[in-house]
Amino acid sequence: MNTTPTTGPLVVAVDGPAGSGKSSVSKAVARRLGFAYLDTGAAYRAFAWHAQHSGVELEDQASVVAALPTFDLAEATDPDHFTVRVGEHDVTAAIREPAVTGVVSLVARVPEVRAALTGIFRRLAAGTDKPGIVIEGRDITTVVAPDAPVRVLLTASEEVRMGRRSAELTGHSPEAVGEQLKARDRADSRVVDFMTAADGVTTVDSTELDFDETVDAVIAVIQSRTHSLR
Ligand SMILES: Nc1ncnc2c1ncn2[C@@H]1O[C@H](COP(=O)(O)OP(=O)(O)O)[C@@H](O)[C@H]1O
Ligand SMILES: Nc1ccn([C@@H]2O[C@H](COP(=O)(O)OP(=O)(O)O)[C@@H](O)[C@H]2O)c(=O)n1
Repeated sequence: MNTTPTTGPLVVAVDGPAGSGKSSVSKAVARRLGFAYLDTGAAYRAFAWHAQHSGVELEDQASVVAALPTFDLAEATDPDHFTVRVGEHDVTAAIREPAVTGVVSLVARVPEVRAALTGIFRRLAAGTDKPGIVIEGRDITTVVAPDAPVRVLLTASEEVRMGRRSAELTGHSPEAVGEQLKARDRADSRVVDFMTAADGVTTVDSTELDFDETVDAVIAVIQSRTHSLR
């Protein structure tokens, strides 16, 4: 009989509002540590894309739920080669379009959608062959991986977050980008609380930090948490 305990990958859970740096910082942290990286927002965006292309009435929760059985998601967990596919479609770029960003909160509020995607995230995390995985989103520290040894809430002031996002989206006015971001955060925070750190979650506020300093700060949290586990 094999009595060797099976230990899964070290899970680093990262939550935070839009534009706080979750995706870019988590990806860089995963790269530095040789970990896998899971962008859960990309999966919600991919499901919103799928629902839109399935003729779903997005305001109608039952109609949204009916699109779940045909949602065939393939999301890479390699921080250097990030791709998202739905069936035979590569949606890596399409899911960042305003058409998807504008409706993703409507599908993300549906409990059956959240339960189905949470199951997918846990399977993807358990399936990695890397020593760890950085999972980022809105409810990772509280719902998807509440027992993760490292849990971080990444924040930044609203002004800074809006500035970072509008710098990325050239061709869109900073005011419009800011309004959309605020409206999405408002809608999302009715479903999960990602503005305050749950018990045991370490806050990293990047308002005054540049990108590399933020990556260093998250790695410092991982180091201190994993040392205290030894
Ligand atoms: N500490 C930081 N300082 C400056 N820019 C940052 C910092 N963290 C992230 N960024 C930039 O802000 C933008 C938004 O970050 P992103 O990772 O997409 O946020 P989120 O995934 O939380 O929405 C990106 O262009 C990213 O490179
Ligand atoms: N764990 C998660 C991750 C994302 N989401 C939803 O997915 C959307 C897109 O997430 P994202 O992380 O790509 O958003 P950004 O913060 O990167 O703009 C959010 O606005 C939420 O509606 C969620 O509900 N739960």
